[in-house]
Amino acid sequence: MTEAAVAIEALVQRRAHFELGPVELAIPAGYVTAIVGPNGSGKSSLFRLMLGLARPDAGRVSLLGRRVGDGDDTAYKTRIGYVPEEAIDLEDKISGDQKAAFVRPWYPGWDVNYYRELLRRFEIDAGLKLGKMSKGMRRKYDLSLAMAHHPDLLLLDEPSSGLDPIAWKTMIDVLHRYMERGDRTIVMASHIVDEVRRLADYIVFVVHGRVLGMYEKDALLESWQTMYVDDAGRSTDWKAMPGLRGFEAAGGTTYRIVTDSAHAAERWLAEAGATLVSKQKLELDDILIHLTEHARGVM
Ligand SMILES: Nc1ncnc2c1ncn2[C@@H]1O[C@H](COP(=O)(O)OP(=O)(O)OP(=O)(O)O)[C@@H](O)[C@H]1O
Repeated sequence: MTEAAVAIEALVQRRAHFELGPVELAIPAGYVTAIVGPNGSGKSSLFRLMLGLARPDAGRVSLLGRRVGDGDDTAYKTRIGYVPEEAIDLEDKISGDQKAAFVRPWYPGWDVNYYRELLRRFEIDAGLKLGKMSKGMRRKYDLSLAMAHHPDLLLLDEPSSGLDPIAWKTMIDVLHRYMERGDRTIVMASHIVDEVRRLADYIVFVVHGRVLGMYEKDALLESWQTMYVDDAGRSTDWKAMPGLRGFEAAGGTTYRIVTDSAHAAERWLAEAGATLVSKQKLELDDILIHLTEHARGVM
C-alpha cells in the first residue's frame, strides 16, 4: 500500500452515550476509500475528528503527512476539500457566489473556471441564497465549492444525500474524473451500495464506534460466495470449512453455504470429497449485512 493520506493512531472520543475508538487506520493515498456502517456507528464523528473539528480524548490524526491540531493547519487545509453531512445553517443568508468569494482567498489552487463548470454540470444557480436552495441543490453546491481548488484529498460525508438520480450520476462522473490523475484521494461515508460499488477501492467498516476492518473491494467481492454443495451423505463437519458465514440444508444431501474465503473453501471441499454443485458471488449489500450482523453478535 502507498503512503497514507489519512493516518489515525489510537484515536478515542468519549461521549456520554457513545465511545468512538480506539481507531487505528491508514487510508492510502491515490484511492477512494468508503467508510460504511449502520446509523450512529460513528462515521460523521470520525470525519469531524479527522478534520480537527472535534477534539479527541486520546490519539492522533495526520492528513497528508501533517498532524491535525498541531498549530499551523493551513499547510494541509488548503489541500483538502470537505463536504459535511449537514449544511451549515449560519450561511443561509448569503448566496453561493458570496460564499465562494469569501473562501476563495484561502485557496491558492482556486479555479474559478472549474467552479463554474461544476455548477453548470450540476445545474446550480449560485446567485441564489444558500438557505433558499433545496437540500439536493445545496449538496451539489457544497460539492462544487469543495472541489473548486482541486484538492489532493476530498472528504465527503454522505455526498449523495438528497441528490436525484441524474445529479447522482453527474456526481459519480465528476468524482471519477477527479480521480483520473492518479494521485488524489477520496474518503467518503456512504450508505449507498451502488455508490460504494462504483467508486470505492477500499471499504472501511465501522460498527459501534469501532473500525472492524478495511477491505479491498474487489477482493471482498471475489471472496464472499454462496455455494451449493453435496456431500453424498458423508456427515461432513461443515464448521471446519474456511470462512464459513452461513449454512443451511437445501434438500437431500445438498447444503447452501456462505463463505468469505471462496478459494480456500473450494480447496477444502475437494479434500473433503464434497461436490461443488454451483457457486455465486454475493452482492456488496449482502456482504455488508453479513458483516453487520456478525459484528452485532460479537460486540
Ligand atoms: N454532538 C454530539 N454530542 C454527543 N453525542 C453525539 C454528537 N454527535 C453525535 N453523537 C453520537 O455519536 C454517535 C455516532 O454518531 P455519528 O453521527 O458519528 O454516526 P454516523 O455513523 O455518522 O450515523 P449516520 O449513518 O446516521 O449518519 C451517535 O450515538 C450519536 O448519538
